Amino acid sequence: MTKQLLRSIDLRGQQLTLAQLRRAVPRAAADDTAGVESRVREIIAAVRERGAQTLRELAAKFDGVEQAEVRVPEAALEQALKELDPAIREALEESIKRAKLVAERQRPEDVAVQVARGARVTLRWQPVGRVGLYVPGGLAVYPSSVVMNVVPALAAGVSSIALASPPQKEFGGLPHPTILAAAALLGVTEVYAMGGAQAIAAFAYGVDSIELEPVDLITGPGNAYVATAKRLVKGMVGIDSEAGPTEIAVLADHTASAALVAADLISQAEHDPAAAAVLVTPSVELAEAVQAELRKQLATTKHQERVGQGLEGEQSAVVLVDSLDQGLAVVDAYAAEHLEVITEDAAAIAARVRNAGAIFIGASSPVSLGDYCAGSNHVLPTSGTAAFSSGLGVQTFLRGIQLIDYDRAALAQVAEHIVTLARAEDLPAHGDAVTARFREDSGESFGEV
Ligand SMILES: NC(=O)c1ccc[n+]([C@@H]2O[C@H](COP(=O)([O-])OP(=O)(O)OC[C@H]3O[C@@H](n4cnc5c(N)ncnc54)[C@H](O)[C@@H]3O)[C@@H](O)[C@H]2O)c1
Ligand SMILES: N[C@H](CO)Cc1c[nH]c[nH+]1
Ligand SMILES: [Zn+2]
Repeated sequence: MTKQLLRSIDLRGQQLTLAQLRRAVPRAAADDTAGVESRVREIIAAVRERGAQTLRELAAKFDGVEQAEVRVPEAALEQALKELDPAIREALEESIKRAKLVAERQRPEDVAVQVARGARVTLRWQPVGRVGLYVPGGLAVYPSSVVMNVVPALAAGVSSIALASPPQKEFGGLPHPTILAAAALLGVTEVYAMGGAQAIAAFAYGVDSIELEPVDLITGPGNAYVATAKRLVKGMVGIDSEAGPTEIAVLADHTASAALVAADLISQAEHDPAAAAVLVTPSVELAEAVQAELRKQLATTKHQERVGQGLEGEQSAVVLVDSLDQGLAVVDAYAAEHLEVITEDAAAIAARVRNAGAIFIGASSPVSLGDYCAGSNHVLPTSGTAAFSSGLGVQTFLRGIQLIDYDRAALAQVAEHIVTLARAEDLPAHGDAVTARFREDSGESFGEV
């Protein structure tokens, strides 16, 4: 019998609760994360204690780089942009143009609500002051992630942007020149050659000796070390979603092309041996044809080794279901980073999906389109966190500040209610603070009510 790359999970004929579905869908074992977590805690503590010295030691250990400078000189950014291949520049410019169009239109408007006469509550969207953007650079080079991080930050009006990407041995300990060129193209000048959990810790706590000031918010994708570090510093700084190793789920029926489904699964397994590729289908014929296509396409794909590891890992599978209705329950329980819907009337099926980082509708909207040039953002929640968090966007870099503006008459209208509720909570001083405003000796001149 031919060996299948994706293991098979057969849910046909089973009525499963949400908890059972969550256990049934493929995901890497949780204890793997625990191993990463203890190493990441040590790295964060070392960066806090010894700053740039730790950054240099870890650059030597994980990136094979003897680092002279952690901060990338501005001349290197300019040089990289000057030497950028014109075709890559053109592609980056198209990607930036589309991402900008979407991010600028998605910026929420301030909302002022007249609650009563003389009583107004406004929600004012205020950009975060300083952000640290992470751009991965271990197994692949990600200038597209420079675009996805920087464009919404600029659209939100963030005034201080720092960017980090791992140092590369073949480029003298600087990040890959395409990363530097993309940063320069977008006008980012504060760039650091640092990667992994140590970069996240440096952003969160700052590093005095290299004049790296702490940031308020850290965004960007990365491997399990980066994603875990973001989770651990959360609370002290803000983070976007947990954007760890890539996941693709495809919900497909008999109308889908097995060759295209296999190509899409391979495209995302290409990121990382820990990447997940999941096909959910009621069609046994499609499942078998996709397995055959995967074997065929794996033989010629460039990053065969890590693609094979990703497909054969416990995090990947083909899930057989009775119907698209059951398939929808499975993809909702899985809450994929990327979900492709390739079925008859794909838009109607996609409209019923509740949990996914991004949904790609129909055969002409593959994940690769969203990775580079759709105008949508490719920094998306992984590990099931799409059930409660969103992908990166202009809103990630904004906070809503409430403005409360009542005149005296408007305050008088609710004064009694405030006093009553304050007493009910045994917090009478709250009520006193209101009644004091209506005493003649309050010292405040309110004019006529
Ligand atoms: N979810 C998303 O939005 C999204 C988007 C793009 C990429 N990604 C994911 O980003 C990841 C990129 O990963 P990558 O590895 O290529 O680059 P990366 O920059 O995320 O990680 C490289 C760094 O990991 C650290 N590291 C490596 N081995 C380590 C070890 N044993 N212990 C501690 N630290 C170690 C090193 O510091 C190294 O610089 C992939 O998993 C990809 O799927 C996710
Ligand atoms: N698919 C990745 C998001 O998980 C993003 C990416 C960047 N470059 C290629 N792909
Ligand atoms: Zn990708």
